[in-house]
Amino acid sequence: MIDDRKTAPALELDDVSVSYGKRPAVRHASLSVAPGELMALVGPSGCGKSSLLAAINRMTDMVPGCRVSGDIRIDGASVMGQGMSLPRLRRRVGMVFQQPNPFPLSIADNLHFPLREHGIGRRDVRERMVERALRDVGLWGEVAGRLDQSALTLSGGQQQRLCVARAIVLAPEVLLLDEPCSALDPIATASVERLIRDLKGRYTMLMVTHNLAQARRLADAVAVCWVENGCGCVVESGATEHIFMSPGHPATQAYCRGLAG
Ligand SMILES: Nc1ncnc2c1ncn2[C@@H]1O[C@H](COP(=O)(O)OP(=O)(O)OP(=O)(O)O)[C@@H](O)[C@H]1O
Repeated sequence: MIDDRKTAPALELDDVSVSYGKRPAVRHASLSVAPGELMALVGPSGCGKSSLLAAINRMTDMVPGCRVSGDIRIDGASVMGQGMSLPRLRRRVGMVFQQPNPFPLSIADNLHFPLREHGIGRRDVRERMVERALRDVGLWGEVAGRLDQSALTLSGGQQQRLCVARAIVLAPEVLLLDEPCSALDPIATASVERLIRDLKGRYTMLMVTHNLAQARRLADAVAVCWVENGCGCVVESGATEHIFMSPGHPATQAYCRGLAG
């Protein structure tokens, strides 16, 4: 594996394996993301990209028979460690999914809800945090006059930006993005890509994408997953231009040139 970046990582996967029952899905995956960096996780369908994301915020705990081994660290702290309760982990790691999934609540309550869940009781404090998150995703100007309306009245792109606002309202360190644009039309995709670019430097991000052009446009670094012997693995990771211009692994060469995968 090639990894030529030098900064101490904010997110590290160290020899991570994921299995469902007796079936291994990912074996011995390692990667590291520097603080404020966006890493794209690319590779063909079924190579374990979503399983790796789910292991980072321990959504895998909720899948019967799913086992995760190895270590995953955020700022040096193991997500599997004693000191990392699930609420603490959820506060440190935000997640955005492929399909915009706002709660069937008002626009404002989509953000008040996680804040209340994490014990922020004072309404005036919450309102300031809600406004800041909506400004951060560029939605404030579009929704300030209708915060009480249902989030489901927003367009697809607006819903996805609201979901990003919900993911960052608690100021997490890490943001996981699972194909955040793949259910959006080109205009909404452009607005979400602009937003992701704006968030770079402020959040450490790991984004699954099937869109190699998007990975090249947005990501500082790329990790390539592949299926070997029926099981997913990370074959190579490094700076984006290095991966696209001088890939070291034959699978990366074939995938990035559109010859396989
Ligand atoms: N809940 C589950 N139960 C059993 N097997 C699962 C489960 N989730 C994923 N798998 C299996 O784990 C392997 C990796 O799946 P995963 O969804 O992580 O890959 P992926 O690279 O994200 O795929 P895609 O790009 O199609 O979303 C696949 O063989 C899949 O069938």
